[in-house]
Amino acid sequence: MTDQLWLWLTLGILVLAGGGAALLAPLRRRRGAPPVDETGDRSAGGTTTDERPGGTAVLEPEAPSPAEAAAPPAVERPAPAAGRLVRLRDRLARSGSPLGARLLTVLSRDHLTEDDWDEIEETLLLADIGAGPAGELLEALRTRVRVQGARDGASVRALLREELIKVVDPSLDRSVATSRPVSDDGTPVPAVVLVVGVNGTGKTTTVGKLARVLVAEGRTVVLGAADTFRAAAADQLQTWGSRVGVETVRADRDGADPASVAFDAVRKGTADGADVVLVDTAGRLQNKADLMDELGKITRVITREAPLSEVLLVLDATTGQNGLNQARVFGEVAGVTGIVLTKLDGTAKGGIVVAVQRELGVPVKLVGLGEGPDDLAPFDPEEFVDGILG
Ligand SMILES: Nc1nc2c(ncn2[C@@H]2O[C@H](COP(=O)(O)OP(=O)(O)OP(=O)(O)O)[C@@H](O)[C@H]2O)c(=O)[nH]1
Repeated sequence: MTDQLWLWLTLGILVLAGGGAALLAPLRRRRGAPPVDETGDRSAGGTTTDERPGGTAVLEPEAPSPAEAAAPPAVERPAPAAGRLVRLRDRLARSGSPLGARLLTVLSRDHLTEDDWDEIEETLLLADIGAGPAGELLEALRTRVRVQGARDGASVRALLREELIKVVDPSLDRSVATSRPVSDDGTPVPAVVLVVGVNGTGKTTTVGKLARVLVAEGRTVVLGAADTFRAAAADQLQTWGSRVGVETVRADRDGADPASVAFDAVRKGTADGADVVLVDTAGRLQNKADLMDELGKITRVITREAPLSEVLLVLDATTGQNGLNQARVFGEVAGVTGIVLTKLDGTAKGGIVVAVQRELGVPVKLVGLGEGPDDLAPFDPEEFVDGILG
């Protein structure tokens, strides 16, 4: 064989081998292998390929390095809470015809008859606003409509907006007290916020969401899992806390004394120089005397270490009048200073805001607008009324 023939044969083999590799490459990728880069390395895909005899490719997850395995989960940076109430409009639009829209429909009629005014009153009562505030609002609207005469859509909306804001009461202080107070002996202590309410209203979720709001404001927080009754509550709270780098003080066994957990949480908050300690409690029915006594004990024990800055009563907005009965009893036992109205996204009855404030003489300070981690909004009467007017 001549040299030239050998050269041609060698070249042919090389071309065939290269072409085969080129043909195999997409096939390998289809089996899941990350593409090979120009340097010959696998791109970071978290998997390695084990090419078995017989052509099967088995994908195995790359074992994490010891450093990766030990790394704590990334701490989230929650969004600031200001302006969140604007979401109410969207949420209400999904939950049926909101109170404001129904009122606007009737008020926009040309000549309002007694039947129309009855319909307005009925709408207000059905929205759980309460008889007293409904009567006041009706009177104010009748007077203004009479004085104003002809009304176009925009002016009807404007007058309803003004009167609704008045009845929600913009003069109330709705800030949550979270500035560090000073104890009797002059040492600064954390602001302690106790969260109470009946079962399933959203206490633990609210504590978790509130911790996020405070972290977003740059405050340091300790959580106290004094719901020792529901086994999963402490885990639930700890998960909320760990997502934003906040520690949770919890009992080492189910059914432990909740007052002692609350006390330990406040102690830890003081020792750590934390700004705020948020204490979650077990749900209890307002007519269960022993559980209500237990709540009294929790408040007494906490105040041995630091004054209570806030006692927030969590009410489910969808429970209507029943929520008012709860509010009354909790107000007497635990000295409620603010209301958190949860699940406002799930009801067209926004009137409960007005009723509960009147009943208790305590402002709604926060509202729950959904199950998402940042679905807790500071309550603002104007934004609220804009939300229900749609
Ligand atoms: N749609 C909606 N769901 C909410 C809201 N707040 C809480 N929830 C849901 O309500 C349910 C009960 O919430 P939890 O926080 O466990 O209630 P809890 O009061 O701590 O319950 P107990 O410890 O049993 O008394 C959960 O499914 C929450 O996701 C809200 O604002 N909107």
